[in-house]
This record gives sequence, structure tokens and C-alpha cells, in this order.
Amino acid sequence: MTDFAVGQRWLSENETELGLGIIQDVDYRLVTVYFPSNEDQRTYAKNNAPLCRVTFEAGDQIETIHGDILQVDSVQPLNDILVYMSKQTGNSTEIVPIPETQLSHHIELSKASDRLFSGQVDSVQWFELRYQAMLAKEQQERCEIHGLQGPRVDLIGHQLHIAAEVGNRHAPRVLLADEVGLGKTIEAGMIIHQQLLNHRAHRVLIIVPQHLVNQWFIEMIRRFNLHFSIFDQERVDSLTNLDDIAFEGEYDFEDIEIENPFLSEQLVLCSSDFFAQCDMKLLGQGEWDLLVIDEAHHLEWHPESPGEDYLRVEQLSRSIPGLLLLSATPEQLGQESHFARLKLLDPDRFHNLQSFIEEQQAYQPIAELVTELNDKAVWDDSLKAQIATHIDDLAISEENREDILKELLDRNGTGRVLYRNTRKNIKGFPQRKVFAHPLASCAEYQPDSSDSQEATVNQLLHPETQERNESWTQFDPRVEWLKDFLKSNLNEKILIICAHKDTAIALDLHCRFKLGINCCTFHEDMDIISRDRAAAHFADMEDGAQALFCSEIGSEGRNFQFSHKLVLMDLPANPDLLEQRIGRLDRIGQKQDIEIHVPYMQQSAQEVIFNWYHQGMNAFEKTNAAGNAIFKKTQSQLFAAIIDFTDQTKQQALIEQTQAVTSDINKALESGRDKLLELASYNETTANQLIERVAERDCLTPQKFLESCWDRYGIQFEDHSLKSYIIQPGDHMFIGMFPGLPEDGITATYDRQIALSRDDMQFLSWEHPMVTGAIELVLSEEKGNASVCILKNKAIKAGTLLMEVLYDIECVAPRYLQAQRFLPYKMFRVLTDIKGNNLADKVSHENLSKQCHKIPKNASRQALKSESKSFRKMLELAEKKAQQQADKTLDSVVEKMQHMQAEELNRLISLRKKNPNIREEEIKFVKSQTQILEKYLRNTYLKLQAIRVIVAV
Ligand SMILES: Nc1ncnc2c1ncn2[C@@H]1O[C@H](COP(=O)(O)OP(=O)(O)OP(=O)(O)O)[C@@H](O)[C@H]1O
Repeated sequence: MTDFAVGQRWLSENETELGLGIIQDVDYRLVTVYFPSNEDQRTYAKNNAPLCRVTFEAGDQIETIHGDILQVDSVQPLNDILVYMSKQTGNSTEIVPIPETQLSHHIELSKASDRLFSGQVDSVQWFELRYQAMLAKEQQERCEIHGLQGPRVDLIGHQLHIAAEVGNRHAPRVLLADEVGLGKTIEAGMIIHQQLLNHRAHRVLIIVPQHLVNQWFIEMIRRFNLHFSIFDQERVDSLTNLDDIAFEGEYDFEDIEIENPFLSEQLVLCSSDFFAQCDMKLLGQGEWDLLVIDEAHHLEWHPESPGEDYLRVEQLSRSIPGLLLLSATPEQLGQESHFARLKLLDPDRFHNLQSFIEEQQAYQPIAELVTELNDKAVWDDSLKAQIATHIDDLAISEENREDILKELLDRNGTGRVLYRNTRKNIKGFPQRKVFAHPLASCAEYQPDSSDSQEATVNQLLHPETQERNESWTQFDPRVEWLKDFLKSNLNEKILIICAHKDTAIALDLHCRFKLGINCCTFHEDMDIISRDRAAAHFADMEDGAQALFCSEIGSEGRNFQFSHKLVLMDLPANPDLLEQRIGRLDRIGQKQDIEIHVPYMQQSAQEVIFNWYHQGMNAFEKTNAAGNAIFKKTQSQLFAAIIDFTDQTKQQALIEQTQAVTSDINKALESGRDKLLELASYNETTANQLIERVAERDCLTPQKFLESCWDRYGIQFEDHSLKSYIIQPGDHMFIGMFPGLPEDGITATYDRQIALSRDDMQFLSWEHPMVTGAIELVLSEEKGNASVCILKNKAIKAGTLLMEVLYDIECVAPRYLQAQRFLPYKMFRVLTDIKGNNLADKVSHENLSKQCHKIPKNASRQALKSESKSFRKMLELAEKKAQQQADKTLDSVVEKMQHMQAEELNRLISLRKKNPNIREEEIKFVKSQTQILEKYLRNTYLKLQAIRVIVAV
């Protein structure tokens, strides 16, 4: 039994937050302790009081009740209490006696060594959990595919390739331009997810068209566990309006500074409408790390008149390190706007419109060179000489193949900033089939003569817009055709797109009320809730609408791949818009071939444009990367043929010319720009390797780790169905909240395929917030950082002492440096004997643990007390070993950092030869950043995380 004496300092094992207690009273059965920091008193039975004695030794630091910090020189007993003969820290030699009663009442015994030597030890299970948490953190942060496993998505090669290329970059600035429906949102989500998990970004702002806000919001939660907050003017007002804030007493409102409302959340999603009129100063001060803009083709730019939206994005993106632009049709507004968006991303590389245009035309030789480099295992001298004309800062040899290819694509193409995958490169997409429905022409439509050619063309293509009311539905032959079509496809979901909202509304009303068809509309004047409701009604497979009438706006970004029948009531003049329309159905997840039905009136403008698309460029059945360029080259003939729609000769000439232009442009793209893009955007071998690696990690589920956490923290879990579980807070949980676990629990699975088919289940991967949160929880607590056990192994002499010590290093540096990209979390394990031999490599943690057994607390304290000197020495020796390992790691980390910074510097220097706008300061900045990074990396300290004392018996 322990001897208590009045005046001694003891700590409550279960309530360490009470601070250091003083024994007040001891009788033959009870002991009373007063805890001054809480002014609280506790009485315990003497024989099993959950108390542990706190003593210090020579060399330890102590704090007095007056806040003085001293170092213990020697310890002298005075009756039953201890007096610490101590000196002031620093160079002082004066020794002062500090009786233990004078020690500070607040004590922090969270350090593993403090807890160990004061006998605050935990069970081996807690130590084990701590080890597993450290191991998991290290494995994740050091895993090359960190951030790619967690998203609840199918493993699709081209998406993984882009996400892996971009997601790990420091301040990525790219344009994601995959063809419609290939998963740009998913790619952006994966990049954001990686950036957040790797601590490259903390604050993200996403701007999307109003009608996509909810879709993005849901997609980010459902697929990435990312909870964005939707900001609109109302929200900003409520956060800044003084009327909404309750004040007590008198205030001078002039003096009150309201915090920037955008700083109230880390992840913010807003609409482009809100962005167009919000306070740019506040938004710009939002300290964002990453800005994402969906449907970025709307950012218009001309040398003399840049668009308002473009200017706003330009202003905002100057102060944000990362920028992701998304657009399936980046050239929809022409080459100038396309160039301007590239300039937003990388002004050093894209600085002059004219030279960009010239470069675009000269991509063919580069594309040929890159293909040759790729294909040839050994490069001959002439090939090397060719490479050298483009690259002068890398050794031209096959060993540097990857770097050389990257640099060539970056400096001569758009390799680093633009990614575009097309259906041509990706297998497994369904076929598209067009069905023409020529109808009798309609005498009722009488086009007015318009002022401009464009207005006339519009009138002719959409004659119903000339009518004052909906009477056109009575005579337009397309409406009669639609009635028959819907009636003969009663069990199908049919998406119907037309250019104007009034057309969509009139058709919907007609079909609903006159024909009794279950249908709904979707257009730009509906509020977001009504739009979502309409989309959901259409998606409902049981009682939902058979048809959805969409205006053009409905054809951006929305997912309707559950339908495979598309009706185009009219056709847009721009091929990119046509592709956007078809892309609603032709998306990942489409299981059937797609039918595109086009009703049009014969001998009308509608017939001309149908033939232009179909015969001229085959735009219905194949996606056409050159659509915009073809439009530009044939626009005047097209408009003339539309206006003179009865002139067959003009039409024939238009088709022939369009075919010739299409073939020329496609050939040029195939061998030039598109070839370069293809090479930069997708590599089947690396994509397949990525798929394999993620799939491998999927097999190593966090189940064992999570279950031991749940056991330790009192969380209940039970089977739900095959490979799925119900997880709930338990009745005896001893923490307020478990990360990622709401009060009413969750249903979850470790299986990706089950998670993909069951939206109601969470996908528990190593990157799920419950798992990452549990790892942080375990590491943030002191539990498990000190432990004692016995070792049973016949080969080891009884009485042998071992100590397993776990350290980690993490670099603490200003956020903008992102030093963690060079030094992710690392654990160091030392297993030392009394002589300081490190046995860690010979005896793994797992093997050792199998032979370790628990020991009663009293016995462990006894062992700690009797061998205290040996253990202190062993800890010192262990630290030396760990420090040697840490120094080695830091050397290689600094070397890697210098290499990467040098690459960045070389790139800038090489670009400066072409771009005089690159300033000397930019170059100096990279150099000074390298020095600052080195300083912080070198100043990274080893941290003691856990100690296990092992006594052989
Ligand atoms: N890896 C994936 N796993 C599961 N579903 C996916 C995956 N990639 C894409 N999808 C689904 O395919 C559809 C199209 O994806 P997404 O919306 O990201 O395409 P997009 O290229 O952004 O389309 P748009 O050009 O229309 O904006 C969505 O329904 C999305 O959920």
C-alpha cells in the first residue's frame, strides 16, 4: 500500500484536469486531497485511491506557485515531504529550496516522459492504438495517391490521371476541359479533396452558375465528404448587419469592426450571379487558397473590351494561389477568350495573344517530336539535337525522359495548364444515333424582315418566338410529331431541349393540359428549388415525369444520363451548344446507346442547319472538337444558306465546304494541338497503375483500426448487411463526440462498389473524415503515450529492460510556404536496450507486441520507481538514435526541396527568353523562398509521442 502524508503532492489519475493536489488529511482508511486550482476536495479509500504521486528529479524543470521556472539540482526529504533544491534557469548558480507544497497547482503531465516517470501509465491497448494512429498518419501522408482513395467515385483512368497530376501541385492553376460529361466536376472534386487532405489548401471558393449550385453542393458532400457553405447576398447581409447583432449597452457603431463574412467558413460555394454583384473587396480579402470556376467559357475577353465577369475573376485570382477553371467548350467564345483564360492561369507562359496564335499553328512539329520521344526507347543523336533546340536547362538523355517530355509540353504547348480528354481516347462510351424527322413545312410562320442578319437567322431557326402567344402549338408540325413520339414511348424518359424558355413553357403546358402527358419544365427564370424539384420529378423512375422540357440553360452541367432519348426541338447555331445539349445524356454512367431525335420542317432554315450539322460535320453522332473553328470558317455561308433556305445550290455548296473545312481542321488538330493535349492529358499506363494502386488500398480497409477506436471510446457498432455496418454513439462513450459520427449514427461500408450503389451509406476509406478524425483524436490525447508491460520470451533473460520509443516530426512553417509538401508526417521508432543498442530493425513492433503482456498498475509503478535511473538513461539514448534518423531525413528533404525549386527557377528563366514580362523580382522570389524553406525545414524538431517500457520476465 502507498504511504500518504500531509503536504505531499498527488495527481488524480482519472481527473488530471483537477491539477496537482495536496494531501490534507490521512486516517487509517481514508485520504483527503485538496486541489487548489479548482478549489475542490476529494476523499478516497486509501487502499485503492486513483492517485499517483508526483515527484521530480535532478535536471527536471519545476514551476512554483509564483510562476517561477526553476531547474531541480537535488532532492532532499524533509519528514514526509520533498524539498527541491533548485536554481533559476539560465546561468544562475544560486540554489533555492522549494518544498513541494510550493509547487504550482497547475501541472501539465501530457508529455510522455512526464507521465511515465510520474507513474501515469496506460494499458498496452492504448499504446497500441497510438502506434496504429501514427502509422496510419504516416502511411497516408506519405502515400503517393493520398487524396485519391477517399472520393466515392468509380476508378476511371483519365480522371485519376488528371487528379494525380494536378492535385498534388503547390498552387495548381489549370483549365479542366474534358469533353462534356466526362467528369470535370469529379476531377475538380478530387483535386480539391487532395489539396485539403495534403494541407496544400485550407480555404476554397467555388463559383458556379446559379442552376448548378445545389448540384455541386450535393456532389461535394456525397462524393467527397466536403461540406461547402452556400453564400448569397442574404447570408452576407445577415453576417454583416449590425441590426442582427445583439448589443448590450451603448456602442459607437463607427468603432465596431465586423469580421469579413467570408472568413466565417473554410469552404464556400456561390453562384456566378452573386459573384457578379458581390463586394469584391470583402471577397478578395477572403484568404482563399483555391478558386474554382465552373462553366468558365462564359468568361469573355477581347483585347479592347474584356468582359465584366472576366475582369472580376482576374482581379480575384491575382491574390489566390490556386485556380481551377472548368469548361467543356473552352473555345466557345473564340480563341481570344481562350487565350485570356490561359493567361489567367499562367501569365508568365501566356503573355501575348499574337504569339499564342502563332504557336497554336506551329504545334505540329512539337507534337511529332514528343510522339517520337515517347515511342523510342533509345534516342539517336539527331533526335537529341532536335530536343536541345527546345530545352537548354536539362541534360538531354533518356534518363530524363519524363522531365523532358513535361517541359516540352509545358513550354511549347499547354501541357501544364490545360487538360482535355475526349471520347476518342476513352473506351466504353455508348454510340450516338441521330434520327431525322422531316415534317411538312408550315405556312403560318411568316418571318418578319429583321435589321441584322443574325436576328433574321434566329427568327428563321426559332419561328415560334415570333408568335405573340402559344397559338403556334396548334399548327406547328413539330408539336404534332412530339405528341405521337411521346405517346409511342410512354415508358421512356425523354429529355426535350429547345433554345428559348417560352418555347419550353408553351410545349410543357400543351403536353400537360391538352394531351395529359406527365411532364415538367426547366428554365432560367425558375428559382433554384423549383428547378431541382423539376429535375428530381423527371429522375423519379416510378411516378416521375415522362418528359422534361429544358431551355438552353438546362443543357449545362445537369446530369440526365438515366435517359437515353433526346429530342431537339430546334438547333442552336453554335456547335458547342449542340454538344452541351447532347452531353446531358452522353455522360459517364450512360448505359445505353443514345437516340437523338430532330424534328424539323422541310424546306426551311431548320432543314439547312440540320444538314449542316449532320452531313457537314457529323456533329450528332460524334463529338467534334473543332466545332467552334468550323463554325467560324463557315458562318457566313451558313447564315446566307439559312436566309435563302430555298436555294438548294447554296445549301449544297455549304455542305461541301463544311466537309472540307472539318476534314482540314481535324487533320491539323490530330497532328498538332490536339495531339499535344492528348499526350498531356492521358497516359494509359500511368492511369492503369493508379487504378491498381487505389484498388490495392481499397483492400486494406481501416476496419481494424476503427474497431479498436470504437472499442476504446465506447462507440457501438453492429452488422447491417453484407460488408456494411451501423455505427452509433454508445451509452458509455467517454468523449462528447466522436469525429464524423452524428448523434443518430451512420450506416457505412468499407466496400467501394456497395458505397457507389448505396447513397445512404458512407464509404469508410482511410481518407474518410471519421478515420482521419479518429487518428487526430488519438494523437491529440495523452492516453497511450506511456505504458509498461512485461515480455515473455524464453530467449530473453528475465530482468532485461527494453524501451520502445516513438517520435515524429512535423514542420511548422508559415502556411504560404506549404512546407509539408516536402516533409509529410514521419514517425521514428527506436527500440533500445540498456546499452543504447537500437533493435528496432531486428524486432518489428508487431512481433514485439505479440510477446508483450499487461502488468498490474502497482507493479508497473514499482518497476518505474526502482529502475527510474535506467529508464531515464535509456530514453536519452533513444532520443539520440532518433535524432540521427531525423537528421538524415531532413538532409534528403532539403535536397529534394532544392531540386524542385531549381526546376521552377529554370522554367522561369527559360520562359523569360520568350516573355519579357517576367520580372527579376519573380526570379528573386523563388530564390528567397528556397532559402526560407530550408530554414524552416532545418528547424524542424523531433517530438516524443509515446514510450513503452518492457520488462522481460
Ligand atoms: N468516377 C466517377 N464515378 C461515378 N460517377 C461519375 C464519375 N465521373 C463522372 N461521374 C458521373 O458522370 C456524370 C458527369 O460527370 P460531371 O458532371 O463531373 O461531368 P462534367 O464533365 O463536369 O459535365 P459537364 O461538361 O456537363 O459540366 C455525373 O453524373 C457524375 O456524377
